[in-house]
Amino acid sequence: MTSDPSAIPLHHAARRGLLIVMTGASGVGKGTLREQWLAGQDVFYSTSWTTREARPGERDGIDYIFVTPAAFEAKVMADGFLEHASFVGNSYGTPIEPIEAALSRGQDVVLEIEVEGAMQVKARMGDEAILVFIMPPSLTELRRRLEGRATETPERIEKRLARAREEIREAHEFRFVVVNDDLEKAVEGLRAIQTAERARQLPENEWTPEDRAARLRADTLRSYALSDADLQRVVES
Ligand SMILES: Nc1ncnc2c1ncn2[C@@H]1O[C@H](COP(=O)(O)OP(=O)(O)OP(=O)(O)O)[C@@H](O)[C@H]1O
Ligand SMILES: Nc1nc2c(ncn2[C@@H]2O[C@H](COP(=O)(O)O)[C@@H](O)[C@H]2O)c(=O)[nH]1
Repeated sequence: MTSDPSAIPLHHAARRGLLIVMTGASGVGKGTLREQWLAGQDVFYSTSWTTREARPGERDGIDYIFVTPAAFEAKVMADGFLEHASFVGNSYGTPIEPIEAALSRGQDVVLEIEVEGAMQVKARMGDEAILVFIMPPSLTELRRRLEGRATETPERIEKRLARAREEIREAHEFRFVVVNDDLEKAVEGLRAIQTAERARQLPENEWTPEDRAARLRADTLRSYALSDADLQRVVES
């Protein structure tokens, strides 16, 4: 991954980059999927601002830009975020400037954010935002992942799970839903979505056989197939 425009192949220069927004409950595996999916790709991954404390091993400027509540608020007042939200006691936001610059130079952009922020991107960017909801196989498995990651206190895990129940009920608001059960299969789904959405920028007679296969695969991941009852089953399982 790089934000160096000189590294962009020439054939990308004419098109606008894709804006792909990964959202879903905390602990569902967004970061894990993103690392595998984007490895070796020339994609701009947006580093968020947050007011939360850095976890051991997290690097300022790489994992997050860690700021004080006052600095965060000043950025909000200056209209410096594409979206921002409060999540279980802390603020998180996507700085707008680097996103617009990357899209304009034809580089795909990936955001990894919680659901309220993703809804703001949907409202602000309309169809340009390709929204992908990452779904856990069950709430029990989500709890297991949060506990296994061991980054939160038991109390914070409960708060994140409570928020997850609400977030999962909103999954049909997003264009695609990828279930993160088998990691490889979920990564393959994300690759298909990216290829299919790139193909959408071209006339159909220019699609390659890979583009056509990706379009068919991506169609199987559209969220409209999900009913409220399907979502309720995940929340209750
Ligand atoms: N498909 C999977 N099967 C089993 N475990 C997984 C899978 N995907 C991710 N995990 C594990 O789940 C835990 C949470 O993953 P990760 O940190 O990527 O979630 P996240 O959605 O990015 O969380 P947050 O939103 O809080 O940053 C990690 O320990 C990770 O190794
Ligand atoms: N709305 C936004 N949500 C964000 C952003 N950056 C990260 N996040 C999400 O917050 C929760 C909690 O993150 P954690 O690192 O404390 O576990 C998680 O769902 C992230 O995806 C952002 O810029 N905006």
